[in-house]
Amino acid sequence: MVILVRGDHDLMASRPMPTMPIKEVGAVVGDLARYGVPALKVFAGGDRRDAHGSRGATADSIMANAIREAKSANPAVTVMTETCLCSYTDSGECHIARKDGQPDLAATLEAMAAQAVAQADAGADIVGPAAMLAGSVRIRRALDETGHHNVAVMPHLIFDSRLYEGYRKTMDAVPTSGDRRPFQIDPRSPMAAVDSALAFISEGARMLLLEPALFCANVLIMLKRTCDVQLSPFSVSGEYLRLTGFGDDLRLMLELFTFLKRSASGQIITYAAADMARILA
Ligand SMILES: NCc1[nH]cc(CCC(=O)O)c1CC(=O)O
Ligand SMILES: [Zn+2]
Repeated sequence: MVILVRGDHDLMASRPMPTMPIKEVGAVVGDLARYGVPALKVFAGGDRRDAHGSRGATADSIMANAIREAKSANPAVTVMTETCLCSYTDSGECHIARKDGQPDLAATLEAMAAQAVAQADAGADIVGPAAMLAGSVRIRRALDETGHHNVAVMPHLIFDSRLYEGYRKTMDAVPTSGDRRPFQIDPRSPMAAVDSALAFISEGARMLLLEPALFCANVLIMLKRTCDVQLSPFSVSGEYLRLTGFGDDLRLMLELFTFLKRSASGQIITYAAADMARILA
C-alpha cells in the first residue's frame, strides 16, 4: 500500500492524488492488517524547503512522524520509505545543485544517507533511495554505522515517464528544470534499465523497486533469469489515476497486476492495495 502524507495546512488545496494527515496513518495500517497487506510505502511532503533539502533528515519531519504513527499502530507492518530530496529542495529536484547549477552528486548521496538514517531511527524497515544515483547503496554504510543493520536498502529503478505528473503535482515536487531525464532511464534504450539494475546489484542491492509498473515487465523477466533479487514493481500515480474506473472498479488494475505476476514480479507496490484487498477478500 502506498500513502502520500502531508502536513495539515497542505491538505486543503485540491490535488490529483489522495493525501492524508499523519493522524490518519494509524487507521490505514489497521485496515492493512485486517486485509493481510504486509507493507506500507510512505511518501511525505516537506513542510520546509531549502537548497539542501535538510528537512528530510530531521527527527520531526512529516516522514519521521508518519513512520512512527504506522509502527505504533502495528509494529509488524513493514514500512518502506521514499528516500529522496524532491519533497525537501526548494527546486523540487531530486538533487542538490552546486553553485554553477550542476547537480552535486556527492552532496546528494550524503543527504540521502542522512535521510535514510533519520527514517531508520523513526522505525523504517526498508529505505528507498530514489535519486537514481550510482553509489546509492552506500547508504548501507550510514545505516550500519548507526546500528541499523536490519534496515534494508531498496534502490529505485525509474524510467522517465509521463505517469508521475499526478504525484509531482500532489506533493509539490515538480522539478524546476521541467523533467528528471538526465537521471532517469530512457525508455528508448533497450538495455539501459537492465544495466542500471545490474549496477545497483553489484553495489550490493538485494531488492529493487521498478517504476512505472506498467512498463517494467521486460526488465523483470530479464533480471529474473540471472539475478536472485527481490523485484517489486511500483504502480505509480498515473496508473492509479488512469486505470481505476468509475466508482471503485479495479478490474483493469487487477489485469495489470495479473500481467506483472505472470512476468516474474515479486510484491507489487500500489496506491490501490487496501481497496484491492477489500474486493478480493
Ligand atoms: N523521487 C522520484 C519519484 N518519487 C516518486 C515518484 C513518482 C511516484 C508516483 O507517480 O506515484 C518519482 C518519480 C518522479 O517524480 O520523477
Ligand atoms: Zn526525488
